[in-house]
Amino acid sequence: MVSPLILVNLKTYHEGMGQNAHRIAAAAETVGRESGVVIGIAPVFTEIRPMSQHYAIPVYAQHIDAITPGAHTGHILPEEVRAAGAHGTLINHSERRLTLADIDACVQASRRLRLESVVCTNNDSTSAAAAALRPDYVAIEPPELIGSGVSVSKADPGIIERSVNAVRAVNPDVRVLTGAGIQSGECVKIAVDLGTSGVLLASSVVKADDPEAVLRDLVSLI
Ligand SMILES: O=C[C@H](O)COP(=O)(O)O
Repeated sequence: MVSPLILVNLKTYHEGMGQNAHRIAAAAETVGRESGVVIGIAPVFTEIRPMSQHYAIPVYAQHIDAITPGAHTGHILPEEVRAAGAHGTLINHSERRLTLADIDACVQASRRLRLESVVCTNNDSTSAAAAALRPDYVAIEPPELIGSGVSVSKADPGIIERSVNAVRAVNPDVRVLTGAGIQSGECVKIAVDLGTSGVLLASSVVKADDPEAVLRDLVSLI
């Protein structure tokens, strides 16, 4: 069986971030190696290269733009993200929404560049729509629970179940992640038992005094 994925989005939490980001990456490497669970990190863009060079963990971009090489300014070129060593990318995160056409172009660019694509969605209908674009993962996150400290696994397991069913009905090859408020091994176990292939999370690890202890708890029941 393929290991579940625990994907930690570092967002742009800044306080002490330079040091903290590397502390989290080192903890992800240690806990991942010991548990056999794949723990990935999505740092800010400038940390993709150092992280992919220094840690044996999959590194993800937080976003790519639907552009091809040429005259664009202030954009994130998928080719550069790949060249920096990224293993994959988030697309359409709740804090970085895209148009449907741009999501499609980003998924296609990811496929062409062999970047793993994780398309974020907000409900079961958008999960089904995203699955039709054939990304590697759809990540269902109810926006109202993001950063709330209230876990989607406990507060709204129905949205996970409906999204898993909706995605399977469209394309059973697309794996499902869930996120928002995920903070413990119990949250991860509920999500996996409902048919997901793992979780997408941020604050419980990024804001923790001891990120390694939180990561150990997250992988403890799977
Ligand atoms: O990308 C991560 C999600 O937005 C979840 O964030 P959170 O774990 O802080 O709720």
